[in-house]
Amino acid sequence: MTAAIEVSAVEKRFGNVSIIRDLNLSVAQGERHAIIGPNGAGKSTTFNLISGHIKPTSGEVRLNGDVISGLRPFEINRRGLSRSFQVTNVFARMSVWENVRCAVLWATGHRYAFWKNVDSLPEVRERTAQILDDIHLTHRRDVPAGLLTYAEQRELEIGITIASGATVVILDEPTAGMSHAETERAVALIRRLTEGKTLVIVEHDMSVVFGLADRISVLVYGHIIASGTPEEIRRDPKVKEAYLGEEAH
Ligand SMILES: Nc1ncnc2c1ncn2[C@@H]1O[C@H](COP(=O)(O)OP(=O)(O)OP(=O)(O)O)[C@@H](O)[C@H]1O
Repeated sequence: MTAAIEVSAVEKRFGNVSIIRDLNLSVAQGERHAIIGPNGAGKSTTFNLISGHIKPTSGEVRLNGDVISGLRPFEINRRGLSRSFQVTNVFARMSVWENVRCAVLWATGHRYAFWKNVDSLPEVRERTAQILDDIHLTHRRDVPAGLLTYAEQRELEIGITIASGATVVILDEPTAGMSHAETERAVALIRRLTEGKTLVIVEHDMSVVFGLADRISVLVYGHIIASGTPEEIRRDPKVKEAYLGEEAH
């Protein structure tokens, strides 16, 4: 079966500095894939290369078999890839309802319908209500997103990213800054909302990574040194040496 994401021999230089070197990554359809690696290894840069926020210096990225490197982020989004950012990225002054509705309008092709009364579109209203229910924020629907707790804002963003109809979802450190209990709730949410979709996640919390991922890739100095199941990664001596250290024993 064609891979959901295929990164082939990608290199990214900023000036003379090579940040990503001969990057090869294959994510199967329906797989939950985690990318781990030390600070500054190039994980966010890898996501930016996949989502079109930066272009590779050389090499190629494919989404469901089609070359997407060179396309702009919204074009890649239209082809079914949605991403969240490391920093929370919701519209602070808009209500929770409006934030979700915005993603739904985009996904349902009403993207420039600002002259219409969008709440009168039944499919938009129903889908928005469904997503709010999925992310357990119905009781907060009229609150400006900026007034939600930090964890709620991150959940809203996860909901918007996943629920916008994309089949391939990439999440950059979705549980960063959350307490243990909030992390557990967010992981359950991610697991539920990505059922049947392809997920690529960058995450520092190893309990999240090893609990959620079907496969893991380890990025060190802009190069993937190992890809495999959690068990293979746990046992891999290169990974132990380069990244996991004592945690892996
Ligand atoms: N636009 C840019 N111009 C120059 N250097 C950059 C640029 N973006 C990233 N870098 C550098 O690329 C390297 C990788 O950064 P990146 O943010 O991808 O790492 P990361 O693995 O996501 O780190 P962290 O775990 O700390 O979030 C860093 O050394 C960073 O300074």
